[in-house]
Amino acid sequence: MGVVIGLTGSIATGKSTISQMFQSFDIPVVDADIISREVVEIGKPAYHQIVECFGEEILNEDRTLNRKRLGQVIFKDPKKRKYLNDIVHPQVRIEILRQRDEYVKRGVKAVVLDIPLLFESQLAHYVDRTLVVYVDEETQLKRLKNRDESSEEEARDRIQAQITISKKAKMADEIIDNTGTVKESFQQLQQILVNWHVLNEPD
Ligand SMILES: CC(C)(COP(=O)(O)OP(=O)(O)OC[C@H]1O[C@@H](n2cnc3c(N)ncnc32)[C@H](O)[C@@H]1O)[C@@H](O)C(=O)NCCC(=O)NCCS
Ligand SMILES: Nc1ncnc2c1ncn2[C@@H]1O[C@H](COP(=O)(O)OP(=O)(O)OP(=O)(O)O)[C@@H](O)[C@H]1O
Repeated sequence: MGVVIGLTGSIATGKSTISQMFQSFDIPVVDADIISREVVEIGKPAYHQIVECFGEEILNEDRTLNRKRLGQVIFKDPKKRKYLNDIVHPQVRIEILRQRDEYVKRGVKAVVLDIPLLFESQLAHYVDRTLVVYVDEETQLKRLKNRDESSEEEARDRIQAQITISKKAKMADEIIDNTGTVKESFQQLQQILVNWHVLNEPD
């Protein structure tokens, strides 16, 4: 029976970086961020609900969602964030479970569900093991600002929309401390997967 691994962290702690490592071990990854982009494409039910709720001012000229603008609205305002979550999350959940079940049926040794809001949305019961990618909060803020070229305020709003990384670390079955180099994180991941009997001991 394949192991279902829930990969999470807080924004910009390094989930995507670790998710690529899983793929290098030929372990498939179901990515909630990719799915959450697909379910809001033009014509999809969630797209219409978002336009109805937030107005045409959150659209680009070509009528696709202006993600930056919608982000500026919802990361500042918990009530509006809940409106968006209530529209998008049910659709994302259905697709995550569909992909998970498909991989399990194929008989994979493990499948990863990469879900930023695994704990916030109480989805941990969908997985067998949880793995949190941790960095200290100062490093998190610095990496987020660098990657997104965002202001201090925008970055702090996004961080505050999630459970803090130190709390998530306490909720996890295992932690990767990604404050060091990518290579050090790779070695931690390899050891965890050996302990979980997903990988054989490296030569
Ligand atoms: C607000 C939106 C349009 C902003 O898009 P943008 O391209 O700027 O960001 P992106 O989607 O790449 O998300 C980046 C990160 O922000 C964090 N994040 C996104 N949505 C949320 C949310 N509702 N609450 C808390 N954190 C969130 C996650 O850590 C995510 O990895 C978009 O994030 C969105 O549609 N969010 C609602 C869906 C959602 O919750 N997605 C997260 C995984 S299911
Ligand atoms: N060990 C590391 N050392 C230095 N930089 C790193 C390390 N790991 C990740 N980064 C950088 O930090 C930033 C955030 O990493 P990444 O995009 O993997 O985070 P994430 O958790 O997937 O973010 P999100 O929550 O937005 O999906 C990226 O610019 C990435 O290149």
